[in-house]
Amino acid sequence: MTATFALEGVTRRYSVPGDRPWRRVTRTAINRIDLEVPAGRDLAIVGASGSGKSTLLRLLLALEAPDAGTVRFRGEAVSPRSPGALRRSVGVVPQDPGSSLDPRLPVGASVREPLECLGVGGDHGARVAQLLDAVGLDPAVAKRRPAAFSGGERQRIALARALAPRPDVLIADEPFSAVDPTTRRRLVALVGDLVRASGTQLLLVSHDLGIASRLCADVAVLDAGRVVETGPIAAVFAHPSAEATRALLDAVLPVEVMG
Ligand SMILES: Nc1ncnc2c1ncn2[C@@H]1O[C@H](COP(=O)(O)OP(=O)(O)OP(=O)(O)O)[C@@H](O)[C@H]1O
Repeated sequence: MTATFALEGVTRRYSVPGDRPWRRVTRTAINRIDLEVPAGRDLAIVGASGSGKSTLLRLLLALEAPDAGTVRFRGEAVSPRSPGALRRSVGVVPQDPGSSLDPRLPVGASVREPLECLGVGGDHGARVAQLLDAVGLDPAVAKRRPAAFSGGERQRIALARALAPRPDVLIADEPFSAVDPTTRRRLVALVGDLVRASGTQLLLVSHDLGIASRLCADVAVLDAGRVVETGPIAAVFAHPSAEATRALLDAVLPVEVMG
């Protein structure tokens, strides 16, 4: 079966300000990555801050082109100019999804927008109502603007928007970071239920290894722009082979009770 995504020798560099105002230096954000994401396997991408997770997602989404190597979606090379079937097949939940909603638009219109942009047929109003219901909101709230909702509710709306065109793949970049732990727990369960019910493949970037292991079967660990470890998440976390994986696991704080 063709892999959902395949990266072959992918490198992405940025030119950033150097130690003098007139100097620029090259930073390699993604360094010759080879990675296959098999169809139907939910993948967590984890790594320390600055390891290249968000850059990797932008390359997978063909929002940026690699400086070297090839990104394939279902076997077809993709780039910002020719994303192929990618835009139609992949939904995105951005970082801090709640604040990604257009503040001027009623939330129902935000959920409906991708249906219109992608020319999806059917009764859009009914689909919006169904989605709001699926994320635990009363469809009657569709007329309200984002400011009328809590952070957790806005994240639910962003999730409904990403799932509206029934994408085969959902890519989410730290989607749970901007909410309190109780809301986060509920949202994690909701995402798990929704992707399972719809058969959507999830690619998740998360700092939270607990969330990653709850939602994903596989993990890819990034360190300084390289994939240093991949495999089934339970096996990798139980027996990490890379120093970067051990460091991430060691950094998880257990609850300590004073007294
Ligand atoms: N547009 C850009 N211009 C310049 N440098 C960039 C750009 N995007 C990323 N970088 C650099 O590339 C490296 C990887 O960044 P990236 O945001 O992909 O890491 P990350 O793992 O997602 O980090 P975080 O967990 O903090 O979001 C960093 O050194 C970052 O400063």
